[in-house]
Order: sequence, then C-alpha cells, then structure tokens
Amino acid sequence: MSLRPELERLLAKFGQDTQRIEDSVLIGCSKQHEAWFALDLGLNSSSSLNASLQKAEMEIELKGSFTDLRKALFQLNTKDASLLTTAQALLRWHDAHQFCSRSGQPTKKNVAGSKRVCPSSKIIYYPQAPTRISIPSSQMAPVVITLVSDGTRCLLARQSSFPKGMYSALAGFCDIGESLEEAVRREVAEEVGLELERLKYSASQHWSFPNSSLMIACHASVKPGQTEIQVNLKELEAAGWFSHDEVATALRRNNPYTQQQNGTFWLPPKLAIAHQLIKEWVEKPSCSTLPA
Ligand SMILES: NC(=O)C1=CN([C@@H]2O[C@H](COP(=O)(O)OP(=O)(O)OC[C@H]3O[C@@H](n4cnc5c(N)ncnc54)[C@H](OP(=O)(O)O)[C@@H]3O)[C@@H](O)[C@H]2O)C=CC1
Ligand SMILES: [Mg+2]
Repeated sequence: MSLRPELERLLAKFGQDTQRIEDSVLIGCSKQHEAWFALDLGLNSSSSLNASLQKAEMEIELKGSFTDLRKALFQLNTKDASLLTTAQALLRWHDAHQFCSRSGQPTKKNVAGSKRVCPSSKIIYYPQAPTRISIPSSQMAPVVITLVSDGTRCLLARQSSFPKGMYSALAGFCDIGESLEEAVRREVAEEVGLELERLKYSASQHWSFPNSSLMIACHASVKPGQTEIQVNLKELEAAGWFSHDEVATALRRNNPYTQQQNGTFWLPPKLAIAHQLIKEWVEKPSCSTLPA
C-alpha cells in the first residue's frame, strides 16, 4: 500500500503544497523491499517555508502526539529507532545544505536524498563529506574497506578509475545512520552480491585522495559454499577470487609503474591500508574466520 496519496491528502488539508513530498529522503526499506521515505513536516522549523503546519491540529488528525526523539528512544525498538535517527540526521543535513557554498545558488536534492547538486557550479554535496570535487575539504568521510575471504581465497576487485592492472579490497562510503558493521555488509552485498558471515576489525588510516577519508579496514568471511559473486558493473570493472599463492606473489612484485608485466595484476602500495589488509591475510589466512 502506498502512503503517498494519504500524505498528499494531509498536506492539502493543512494548506500545504503537495510538491513538498519531493523533499522526502530514503531511509531504508521493508523486508518486502518497499522503500521507506521520511519528510520533515517543519513543525519546529524557523524557516518561513515550513513553519505553517499546525502541530496541535496535526496531532488531532493523526490521532497521536509528537514527542522529542531522545525521549522516544526509551520506547522504540532498535529498528524503528535506527530509522528515526537516520531520518533526523539526513533531514537536518538537507536543511543545512540548501545553498552552494561556492555559487550561492540553491542546491538540488536527488530523489533518494543521498546527495545535493549545485546546477550552477556542478559541485556535488554528500552527507558524509562536503564535496567530492575540487573544493578542498577539511571534513573526513568514513569509508569501510573489506577483504573478503572464503577460507582459502580472497576477493579482490578493480574500478575503471584504478591504474591498469591494480586490484584492491572492496571499499565504500558509510551512509548516514549506519554502523560500521552495517556499512561493510551493505557495501559487499551491493558490489559483489555476497552475504557475510564473520566480520573482524583490523585497522584504520587517514586517506587524502581525492578528499579526506577515514578508512576503516576489516576482514570478513563468507559461508562455505556461498561464494558465487555478482559483480555490480556500475561500481566495479571486475572482481574475482584469488588464491593465496597468487596474492602472495603479487605482494612481492615491485613497483608496477617501473615494471609493467602483461597479464599480471598488482596491489595497492605499501602505504595504503588495502595493502596492509591483504598482507595480513597472506600471513594469516585464518584471520577472517577467527572470532572478533
Ligand atoms: N587507502 C586505501 O587502501 C584505499 C582507499 N580507497 C578510497 O575509498 C574511497 C571509497 O571507495 P569507493 O569504492 O569509491 O566508494 P563507493 O563504493 O561508496 O562508491 C563511490 C560512489 O559512492 C557515492 N558517494 C557516496 N558518498 C560519497 C562521498 N562522500 N564522496 C564521493 N562519493 C560518494 C558516489 O556515487 P553517486 O554520486 O552516484 O552517489 C560515488 O561514485 C575512495 O575515495 C578511495 O580513494 C579505496 C580503496 C583502497
Ligand atoms: Mg566501492
């Protein structure tokens, strides 16, 4: 059942522009894969755009009462609490990023609410970090990087933007409202379609390319027999399982920029946390299956 007509009816009843539904942001989905969106009704907002909804009248209409989220956390289950805190954080971020800091022009939200774009300067604003292009950013975005193993092999992947022949562990930006564990499981599922069994924190690193990230590195394992991958070609150019011997040999290879060999793959430089993660696995392949 779609709640959109009901929401439109409510907004219209309270004299609001039903276009405001377009300000909704995606906060999750049900087990049946129905998307859940959140909309700021603006009841506490000082902005003239949103301030006109009447709280008391709305409570009568909805047969409920609005309450402070911190108080509500005593009553909510974990799932609902996570949805509401995600909604609050994401809606607050959108409210604070209505205008481009370079052009001063209004920014435009994408449908899901995962970013805002300035049509004038073309700058993309993400909730995790101010921008992905040219404006130097002093804020760090948390990024998870995961080396998945099936017990004997490890999973390496490459993006088309990587230097030719380089393979690395799976990486991805944490979404607002996510825990580290949730981000790791989602990124691995999104990029290669695998469900993780165990997860073990390894180390972290500041990474300044292209903008500041806090890289949080983990080892992970899949259930035996559940190793079939589905490469998400929108995000990756290729991914595959590599044997212990293949990876150990690649680790010993010299600088690929000075020694290009056809058909061989190579790994990120020693200073990258991806390299450390891969080295750790080569030295102790059981590290991904040990209890955390
Ligand atoms: N130190 C190391 O060893 C390694 C570091 N890395 C780093 O990890 C980072 C993340 O890996 P990557 O696979 O690219 O991430 P993702 O898998 O999350 O994919 C990148 C996409 O996520 C979206 N996105 C969400 N938030 C942001 C944000 N704050 N900034 C930019 N894009 C965002 C963008 O898509 P859209 O615009 O469509 O929403 C982007 O194209 C990279 O910056 C890379 O430099 C990666 C591997 C090794
Ligand atoms: Mg990625």
